[in-house]
Formats: sequence, structure tokens, C-alpha cells
Amino acid sequence: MSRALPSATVRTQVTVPLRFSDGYATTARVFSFHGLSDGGEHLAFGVGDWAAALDRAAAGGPPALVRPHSECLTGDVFGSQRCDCGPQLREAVERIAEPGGLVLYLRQEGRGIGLYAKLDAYALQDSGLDTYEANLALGRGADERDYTVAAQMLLALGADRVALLTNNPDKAEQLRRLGIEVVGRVPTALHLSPANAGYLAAKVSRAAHTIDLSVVP
Ligand SMILES: Nc1nc2c(ncn2[C@@H]2O[C@H](COP(=O)(O)OP(=O)(O)OP(=O)(O)O)[C@@H](O)[C@H]2O)c(=O)[nH]1
Ligand SMILES: [Zn+2]
Repeated sequence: MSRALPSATVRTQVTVPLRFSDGYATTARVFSFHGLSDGGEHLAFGVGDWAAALDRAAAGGPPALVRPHSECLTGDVFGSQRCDCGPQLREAVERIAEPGGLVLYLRQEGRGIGLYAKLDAYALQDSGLDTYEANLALGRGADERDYTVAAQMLLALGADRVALLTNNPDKAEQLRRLGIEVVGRVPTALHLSPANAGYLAAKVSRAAHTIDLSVVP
């Protein structure tokens, strides 16, 4: 049973041309919102023919492809190799632009504990803890993310029937509980670096992420 969500509405929508450092370029319709439950400045990016994709889903056709992406300043902006966030975001924009759909940019830095605390957690990881143990050692939850604002944005845009681009089953479970019809989940590619191998392995062993590490030599 889904719980009733406070409704959010679109505040502003603007067109933004995007160009990534590898030259890939596309255009996004960027939405801000009124009424998001945590007061954060979360964004939705409509890419490709997102409007047609949402219309098709609403009419009972294929679900709209959506990536709920949690903010990672170090990875998304600075290219940190400690995680896979930057390449996943780049991948998501291109893969979603193809059929048309949405990237939700969720201001949930550090799995919800914030940027400074994430750096504290990195320091603990450098002394041997894994990414989840480090949060716990800081007195925080292993993953404090709540996807209420993601559900609110989807409903505000009329996207209540979706397939998610994510390896994280919790994103699908939480959105289902919030009343979004999650028809399927599509894994991202493997974005492995020497610095993120332990991080990816912990996501698989500790949080059941569907990342195929069997291909790693
Ligand atoms: N606390 C903490 N947060 C981290 C660490 N590494 C990355 N993060 C955060 O983890 C989040 C990863 O977000 P996503 O890539 O959207 O989500 P995910 O759970 O990895 O699942 P996917 O959808 O499969 O990518 C971001 O908020 C990062 O800032 C870490 O070592 N500690
Ligand atoms: Zn990251």
C-alpha cells in the first residue's frame, strides 16, 4: 500500500544544452519544483523525446526510462575515481536520451549523510572500513537516502509508470512503496577503476546491487 504523498508542482522549466567532456552533447529540459518534502533543490532532466516517452507510458505503452541519481560532487563534477558516479551519470543521459525519459538529480550527497561526512567516511575507508561500515562508525545510517522527493517529481511530471536505470534494488523498492509503478529495473554498465573496485564489491555484498563483477579479472 502506498502512502499519500504531498504533491509537488513544476516551478520552472528551461532548456539547457549539455556537452560532456568526451564531446557527447544533447539537450535537456530542466525542471525545478515547488513542494518537495525535504525542501531541497532537486532537479529533473527530461532528455531525448521525454514528453512522448511519458505519454506512451501513460497510455499503457512501454514504461518511461528514469535514472534516480544521487548527488556526488566529487564524482559527478571532479571525476573522482573512488566511485562510479560520474560515468554512470554520463551513461544515463545518453541511454535515456535514446528512448526519451528522465534523469532525477537528487541532492542526497554521500548516500544522504552530506559531503563533509562523506569525506570523513573516505578517511575511515582509508584505514580499512568498507563504505557502509564507515558510515556506521560515524554514527550515521549505512544508507540514509529516502526517495520521497523522487516520487514527488515523477508524479508532478505525470511519470508514474517507469523502468529504472539503476543497480540498486532499494531505489525500486522505495519508489514502489511510494506509489510509483516500477515495471522494471535496468542495470547500468560496469564502471570499474583501480580506486573503486572495493567500493563496487561492497555495494554488491552489502546492499545487493546488481553489478556483474564476475567479468573482472
Ligand atoms: N557515505 C558515502 N557515500 C558515498 C560513498 N561513495 C559514494 N557515495 C555516495 O553514494 C551515492 C551514489 O549514488 P548513486 O550512484 O545514485 O546510487 P547507487 O546506490 O550507487 O546506485 P546506482 O543507481 O546503481 O548507481 C552518492 O550520493 C555518492 O555521493 C562513500 O564511500 N560513502
Ligand atoms: Zn560518487
